[in-house]
Amino acid sequence: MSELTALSAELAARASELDAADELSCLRTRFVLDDAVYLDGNSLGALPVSVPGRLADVVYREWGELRIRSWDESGWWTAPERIGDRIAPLVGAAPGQIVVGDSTSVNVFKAVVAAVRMAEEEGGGRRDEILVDATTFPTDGYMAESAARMTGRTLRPVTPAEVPAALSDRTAAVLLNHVDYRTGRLHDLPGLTAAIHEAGAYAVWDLCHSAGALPVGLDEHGVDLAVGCTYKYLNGGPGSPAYLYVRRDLQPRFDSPLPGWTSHTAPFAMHPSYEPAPGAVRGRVGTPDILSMLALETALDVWYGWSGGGDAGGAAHEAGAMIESVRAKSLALTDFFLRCVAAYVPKGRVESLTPTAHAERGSQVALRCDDAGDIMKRLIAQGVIGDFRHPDVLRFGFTPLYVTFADTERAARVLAETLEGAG
Ligand SMILES: Cc1ncc(COP(=O)(O)O)c(C=O)c1O
Ligand SMILES: Nc1c(O)cccc1C(=O)C[C@H](N)C(=O)O
Repeated sequence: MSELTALSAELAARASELDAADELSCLRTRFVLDDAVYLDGNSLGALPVSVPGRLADVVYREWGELRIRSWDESGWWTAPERIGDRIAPLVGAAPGQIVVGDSTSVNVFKAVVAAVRMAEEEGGGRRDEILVDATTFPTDGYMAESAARMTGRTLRPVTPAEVPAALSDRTAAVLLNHVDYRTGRLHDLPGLTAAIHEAGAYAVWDLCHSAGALPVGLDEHGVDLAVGCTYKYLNGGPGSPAYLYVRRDLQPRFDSPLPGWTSHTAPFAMHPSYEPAPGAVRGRVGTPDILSMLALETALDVWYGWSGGGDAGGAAHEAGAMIESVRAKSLALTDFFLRCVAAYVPKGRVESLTPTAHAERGSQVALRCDDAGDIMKRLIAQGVIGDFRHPDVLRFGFTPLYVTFADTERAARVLAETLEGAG
C-alpha cells in the first residue's frame, strides 16, 4: 500500500468515527441533498425537506382559498416579528428585538443611519465619523458610504484590528462583519463592541456569515444594532428576507431613514403624518414578502424540536443549546478539513487564509491559489461544490446541519487530485 493510500484509509476511517459520534447527524435527512459534497451553504443553504409542502399550502390554501383573510387568519401580518423571535435564540437575543424583512443591504442602511442619529442626539455634529470594516462584503461599504453622505458624516474604512486605535470622540458608529466573507476570520464581537462603547459610539454588526453557524451573544455583549441574511446558514432560500436587531432599550430612539407605513403605530388608520410603532415593528418598511418569509419560518423548524421541543421558553432554550452543538461540530469539521488538506495537498500548493485559532475562525475555510477560478470549476464538475472569490480564493463553507466528516475527507481528497491534475 502506498503512503498516500494508507493515509487516505486512515483519514476515511477517522471520518467514519467522527460521523458515528456526531449528535447532529440525524438532521441531514431534513435537507434535500444528492451525492455532491455541498460546501456552499455559506452562500446559499440547502433546501429543507419541509419547505416545498409548506409553500404549496401557503400558495394554494392561504393565498388561493383564504385570500385577503390570511393577513389575519394565517398570521401573515405578524410574521416579521414572529419569525424574528424564532431567529433570536440563535443569535443570543431575547424576544421582541428582531424584525425580519428587506435585504441585508437595506437593513445595513437603516441601522447605520439610525446609529448616527442616536449619536447625533447625544453629541450633535461633533460625532462626525463613521468607521466601516475595510475588508467588508462590498454592499456594506456602499450602503455605509451613502448613509455617511446622507447624514453629513465622513466614512473611514479601517480593518477590524485597527478599530480600537481609530475610535475617538468623533466616532458616531462602527459597522463591522462578525465573520469575514472571504477569509472566514471571526472577529472579536465582545471586545470590539466594548471598545466602541467605551468611545461613546454605536456598534452595528453584520452577522451574515455567523448566524446559524456559531453563537453570537447579541444581548450578552450589549450590541446596539445588528443585521444578517437568512439564506446562508439559516437555509431560508434564495433571496429570503434579512433581519434587523435593535436592542430593546434603544428601540424608542430608533429613527428609521425608511419609515414605511408598516412601521407606523396605526398602519390602517392611514394617517398623513408618521408615528412609529413601539418595539421591533419600528424596523419594518413595506409589505412583508410573505412567500419567502414563510419558507424561512419553516426552514427554521430544524432548530426546534431537535430533542423534544416543549413550550416556547423551552424551545428557545433548546435552539440556544443547539447552536453550541453546531459550533462544536463546525470547528471539528473545519479542523478536520485543514488536517486532510495538509495530508493530501503538496506543501505550498495552497495557502490557508482562515485562522487556525478557534477563537478566530468562522465556519468556512478559504484557500488561496493562483488558479483558483479554474480549480473551482473542476471541483464542481467532480461533485465538490464550493465557490470562487475573486481573484484567487477557493471558499469552502461547512454547514454542520448537513455536512458530514466523510464529505469533508472526500472534498480534501478531490481537491488534492484536482490540484495535481491541473499541474
Ligand atoms: C457579509 C454580507 N453582507 C451582506 C450581504 C448581501 O446581502 P443582501 O444581498 O441580502 O443585501 C452578503 C452576501 O450576499 C454578505 O456576505
Ligand atoms: N446573495 C447572493 C446572491 O444573491 C447570489 C450569489 C451569491 C450571494 C451571496 O450570498 C454571496 C455571499 N454573501 C458571499 O459571501 O460571497
